[in-house]
Amino acid sequence: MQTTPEAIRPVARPAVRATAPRAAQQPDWPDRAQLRRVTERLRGLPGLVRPEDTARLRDRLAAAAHGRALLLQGGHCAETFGADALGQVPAVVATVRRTAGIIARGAALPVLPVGRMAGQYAKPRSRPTEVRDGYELPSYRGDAVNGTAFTAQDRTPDPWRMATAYHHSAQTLRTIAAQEPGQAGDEEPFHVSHEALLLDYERALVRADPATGRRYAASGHMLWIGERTRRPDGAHVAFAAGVENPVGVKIGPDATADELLALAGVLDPDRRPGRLVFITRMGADRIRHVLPELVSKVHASGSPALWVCDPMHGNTRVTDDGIKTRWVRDIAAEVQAFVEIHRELGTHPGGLHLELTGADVTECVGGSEPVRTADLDRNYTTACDPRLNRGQALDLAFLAAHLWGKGPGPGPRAGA
Ligand SMILES: O=C[C@H](O)[C@H](O)COP(=O)(O)O
Ligand SMILES: C=C(OP(=O)(O)O)C(=O)O
Ligand SMILES: [Mn+2]
Repeated sequence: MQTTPEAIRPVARPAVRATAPRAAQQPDWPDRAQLRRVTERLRGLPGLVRPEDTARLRDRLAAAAHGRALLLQGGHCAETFGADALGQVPAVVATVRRTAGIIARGAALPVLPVGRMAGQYAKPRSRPTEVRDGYELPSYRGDAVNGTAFTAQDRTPDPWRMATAYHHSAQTLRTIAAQEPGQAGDEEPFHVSHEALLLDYERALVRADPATGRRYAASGHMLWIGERTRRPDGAHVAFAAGVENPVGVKIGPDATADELLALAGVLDPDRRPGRLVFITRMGADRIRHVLPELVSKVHASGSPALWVCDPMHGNTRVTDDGIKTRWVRDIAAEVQAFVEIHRELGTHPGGLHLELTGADVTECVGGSEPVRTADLDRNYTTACDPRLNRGQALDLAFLAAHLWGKGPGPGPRAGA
């Protein structure tokens, strides 16, 4: 069901706690003086994205919230500062654009291409430390924090990496801009997004729009809050509540409808379509049990949140050899269930959030040119989670085109 403007009513802002809980998943910066110097430096740098571009994405997402477009977010799990990182940018953009184009044709709707790019340098982790051969070191938390090598030097958080992340983001944005066609006619512009995890970085990059005085996160067009940091009374949600950007929230299978209602109350109190995106990542085995109640309760509350499916993060498994992988079969099953659930409820299945690359990596199992478990170590290069390779991403695009192309089902408000 598409949310009509008439259905959008303001709600009372929830009371803000006097003392917010400590921010989850922050690095243990060893040198606070250096941290202060870096954040001071970041505060003096220009914003990475322009508020008018962020506002434009928000308008396009409002169309999606009304059922007139879809969102496609895609890119690496973790961008890196590696020597070949910038060289990979055009292929990732091309894969996201091609995937969007295939889905758009099947769904007969515009698909907004948004990269997990130009800022995706910080990772939440399941465990604070990693043990190898009896040695324990801090976990890798993204190139904006520490390095992947299993050495004390690399794994010690270094706040100056946040400045490097800023400059890599700027170069990535320049690379994307150089590749973009002229934006005439209906060519959807390419926007960028990342997880707003590192609050020292994000707070230092908030800028007021000189035209309107409104505060924007200038680190990217769209930000999202991860499954591990989405407490409605937590510091990440409080940060996102204070900026105008479109904001996503990852929603795992243990989330409750009350949590989602609380998140909608804090992040989108004025119920403005295009502001809030719930990115559900349930796992193929749990989505049918969990998602319908969440969607119906949130929708019944009058929230115009856009619903997007991340079929990656609920479907991670580890092989007998200890390799983190995902099966294309599970990913496809979660996408199919997502679309079917929304069709049954008469709500709008608003798009996809994928971890993918433009290269021929062997990180996920399956696909029409199948990667087998035995192939995984042939070209397994991710710094964190397993990504779809280009062919697997296109396989999924054709499946999505088919699923979305079936049109609204016989839900209670189909055709509304
Ligand atoms: O990308 C998402 C998370 O950072 C990632 O899935 C965490 O992985 P871990 O469970 O290996 O820490
Ligand atoms: C950390 C991520 O996901 P989630 O918060 O859903 O686990 C991610 O998108 O890389
Ligand atoms: Mn990931």
